[in-house]
Amino acid sequence: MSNYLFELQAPVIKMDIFADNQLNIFNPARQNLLPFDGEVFLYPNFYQEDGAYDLFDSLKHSILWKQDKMKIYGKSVNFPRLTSWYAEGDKTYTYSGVVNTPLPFTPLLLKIKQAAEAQCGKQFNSALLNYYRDGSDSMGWHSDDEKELSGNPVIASASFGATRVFQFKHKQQKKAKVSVALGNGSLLIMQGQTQHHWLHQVPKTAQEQGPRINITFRDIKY
Ligand SMILES: O=C(O)CCC(=O)C(=O)O
Ligand SMILES: [Fe+2]
Repeated sequence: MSNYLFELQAPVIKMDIFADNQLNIFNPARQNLLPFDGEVFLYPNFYQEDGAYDLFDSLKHSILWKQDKMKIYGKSVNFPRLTSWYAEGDKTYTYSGVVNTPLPFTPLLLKIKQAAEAQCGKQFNSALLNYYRDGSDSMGWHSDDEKELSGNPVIASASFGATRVFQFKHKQQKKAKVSVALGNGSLLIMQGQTQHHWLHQVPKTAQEQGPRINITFRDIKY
């Protein structure tokens, strides 16, 4: 069962607050990564490394990945990643202009969901999965502020496989930026006012980059 052991230890996180002022901060797990207007917590070793790579493989093969398309200036363009949507019940959820009909949770997703719930002290009823095949796959600036989410949603984000950079920028205070590496087996929790005041993204990278799977657990209002 080593796949499902949590490892809560003090991690080292490189954090850039404000464009021209680089800070390296030694960050215990329960330190807020945002300087104001929201709360973000990172558990870099939520899953042990070997177990997390096993989970990457299992998810890669068991999830029904699909290639969504978006309309840009009337043209149909592939999303720069594969996605999948799982939830309790059959309610649809609109994300990036795509109406998603959920699949029922698999036993594996339920296990990961329960682990995230235990960490957050919060129940989730849905999960959006993203598969970044290489460094040219990405997710642009957005907030998870869809109408189906509550005013101050708690969102738990589990990452498996290659490490990717995850960036925040404040909506009003343009210099306020935070950058964090989301490694294999990490759990990031966004809560409080985060989605109101901050955008986040997973930028493309020109560096050689292995595949990565991310799951964001959410609580959708029906
Ligand atoms: O891949 C990630 O770490 C981010 C995913 C994300 O922001 C989302 O699914 O809304
Ligand atoms: Fe997001």
